[in-house]
Amino acid sequence: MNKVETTSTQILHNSEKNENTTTLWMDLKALLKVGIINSNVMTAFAGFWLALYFTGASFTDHLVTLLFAMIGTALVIAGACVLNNYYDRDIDPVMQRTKTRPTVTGSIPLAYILLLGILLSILGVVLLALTTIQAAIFGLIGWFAYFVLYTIWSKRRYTINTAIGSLSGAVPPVIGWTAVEPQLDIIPIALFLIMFIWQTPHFLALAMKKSEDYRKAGIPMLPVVYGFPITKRQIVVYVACLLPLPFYLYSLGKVFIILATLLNVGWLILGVRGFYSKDDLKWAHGMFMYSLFYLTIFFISMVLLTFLPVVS
Ligand code: HEM
Ligand SMILES: CC(C)=CCC/C(C)=C/CC/C(C)=C/COP(=O)(O)OP(=O)(O)O
Repeated sequence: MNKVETTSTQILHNSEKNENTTTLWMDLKALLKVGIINSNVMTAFAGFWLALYFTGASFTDHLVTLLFAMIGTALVIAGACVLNNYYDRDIDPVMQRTKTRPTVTGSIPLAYILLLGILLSILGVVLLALTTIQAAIFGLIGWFAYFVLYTIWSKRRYTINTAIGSLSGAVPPVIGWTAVEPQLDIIPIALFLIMFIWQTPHFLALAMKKSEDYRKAGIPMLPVVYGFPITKRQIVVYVACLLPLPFYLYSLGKVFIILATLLNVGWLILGVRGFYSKDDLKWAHGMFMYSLFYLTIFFISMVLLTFLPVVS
C-alpha cells in the first residue's frame, strides 16, 4: 500500500476511533449523570469548607480528608446514578430525554453497568469511611434514599416521589460537614433544609417541561397527575419556604443574608409571574434555569464570603 493510501486509511481509522472514544465518553457521562454529580460535590464541598471555618480547623491539615470526602461523595452518587439508570432501563427508552442512555442503546453491556454501579457505590462509601464513620453513614443514607426510596419505591407510584428524592439530594452538604466535624449543628441542618426545599421547584419545573414524556412512561410526576396549575402553586409555595432559611446561617454575616434573600425574592417573583404567564413551558424553563443559577451562586458565595476580613 502506498504512502498516500496508508495515511488516508490511518486518518479514517483515527477519526472512527476518536468518534468511538468520544461516544464512550459521552455514554459514561450520561450513565454517571456527571452534571448532577458535579453540582452535588459542590454542595458537599460547601459543607466541608463551612465545617473547617466554624470549627477553626486548618485547611492544610485536612487535604487528605478533602480528597477522600469529595471523591467518596462523587463515587457514591455516581454509583447510585448508574444503578438508577440500570433500574430505569425499561422506562428510559420511552422518554426523549433519556432514550440515548447506554442502558437503552446497549452500547455498554448491562452486566458491566450493574457491576459498575455496585463497585462505585462500595468504593465511595469506603472512601467516606476513611474520613469519619458519620460521613460514610450519611453517604449510605443518601444512596438508600435515592436508589431504594426514590428510584425503586416511589418514583413510579406516587407524586410525592420528588419530595422523597429530595432527601437524597439534601445529604451531600451534610457528608461534607461530617467528614470534618462528626457533630451536627445548625449549619449542616440549615444546608440540608435548603437543599431539601430547593429540589422540588428545581425538578417540578423540569417535570412540567417534560410532562408528556413522563405521561408516556407512566411516571406519576405532579404535573402529569394533577396538571400545571397545582404544580405552579406547589413550586411557588416551596420557593416561599426558602425565604427564612438563610437566616439560620446568620453567622455567615449580613452580606450573605442579603445575597441569599435577593436570590430567594428573585425566584419568588419569577414564580408568581407564572400565575399570569401565557406560556407555561417557557416559564417552567426559566424557573429550572434559575434553580441552577441559584444553587451555584448560593453555595459558591457561602465559601467566598468566609474570606471576607470579618464575616459581618
Ligand atoms: C428530587 C431531586 C432531583 C430531581 C428529581 C432532579 C432531576 C433532574 C433532571 C431530570 C434533570 C435533567 C437531566 C437531563 O437533562 O437528563 C436535572 C438536571 C440537573 N440537576 Fe437535578 N434533580 C434533583 C436534584 C438535584 C440536586 C440535589 C442537584 C445538585 C445539587 C441537581 C443538579 C442538577 C443539575 C446541575 C442539572 C443540569 C445538568 C444536567 O442536566 O446534568 N439536581 N435534574
Ligand atoms: C449521597 C447521594 C447518593 C446523594 C444523591 C444525590 C442525587 C443523585 C440527587 C438527585 C436525586 C434525583 C431524584 C435525581 C433524579 O433522578 P431521576 O431518575 O428522576 O432522573 P432521570 O429521569 O434523569 O434518570
